[in-house]
Amino acid sequence: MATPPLPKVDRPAAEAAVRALLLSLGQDPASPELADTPSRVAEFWSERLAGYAMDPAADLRPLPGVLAPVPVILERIPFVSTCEHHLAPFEGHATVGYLPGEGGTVGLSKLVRVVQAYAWRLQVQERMAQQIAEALETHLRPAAWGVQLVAVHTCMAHRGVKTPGVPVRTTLLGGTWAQNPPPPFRG
Ligand SMILES: Nc1nc2c(ncn2[C@@H]2O[C@H](COP(=O)(O)OP(=O)(O)OP(=O)(O)O)[C@@H](O)[C@H]2O)c(=O)[nH]1
Ligand SMILES: [Zn+2]
Repeated sequence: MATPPLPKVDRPAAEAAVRALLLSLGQDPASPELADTPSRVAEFWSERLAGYAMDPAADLRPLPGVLAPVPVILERIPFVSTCEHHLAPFEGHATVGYLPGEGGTVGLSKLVRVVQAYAWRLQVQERMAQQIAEALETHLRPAAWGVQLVAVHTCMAHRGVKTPGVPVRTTLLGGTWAQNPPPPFRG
């Protein structure tokens, strides 16, 4: 089956939509204060959705040579993402690790890129964790892996229940770590 095309931000259309939004909110998008706002907001969304153009498969290629299969765990990688329900930010940190298997060991920075590739999309936290886990499983074929996201959702803080500062924790574990996870995934 053909892969669906990745979403792209149409900058002029996004700017026009922001102008229309400002008008609908009773604001004057032509005023000096707001004149540059549509282009700034379009730029903001280009950055926030840049993950659709990132390919985790390209990042998760093994380093050359044979490295000992020791656990690799990156703790508390900061990320920012966007809740798909309200287009509101959620932000926190990701702990990502694996025990190398058939796919070998990858460069440390590549795990950060995988987190970014899925964070810079419209998301819910559980799907983001699942996508990171699937990327590790598919491309590294590790003996064990773990993904833990801890994030605060502004859609809970700034609207609706208006309850700020609640950390939401999502933990997914596989392979031998499913039964016996190392310390960063136990907390
Ligand atoms: N499970 C999960 N829920 C999320 C996430 N981000 C936002 N939500 C929740 O998604 C729900 C959307 O609920 P709806 O009832 O459709 O929307 P709503 O009326 O705006 O809900 P309230 O936020 O309760 O006002 C809310 O309870 C949000 O807190 C996420 O990453 N994971
Ligand atoms: Zn939300």
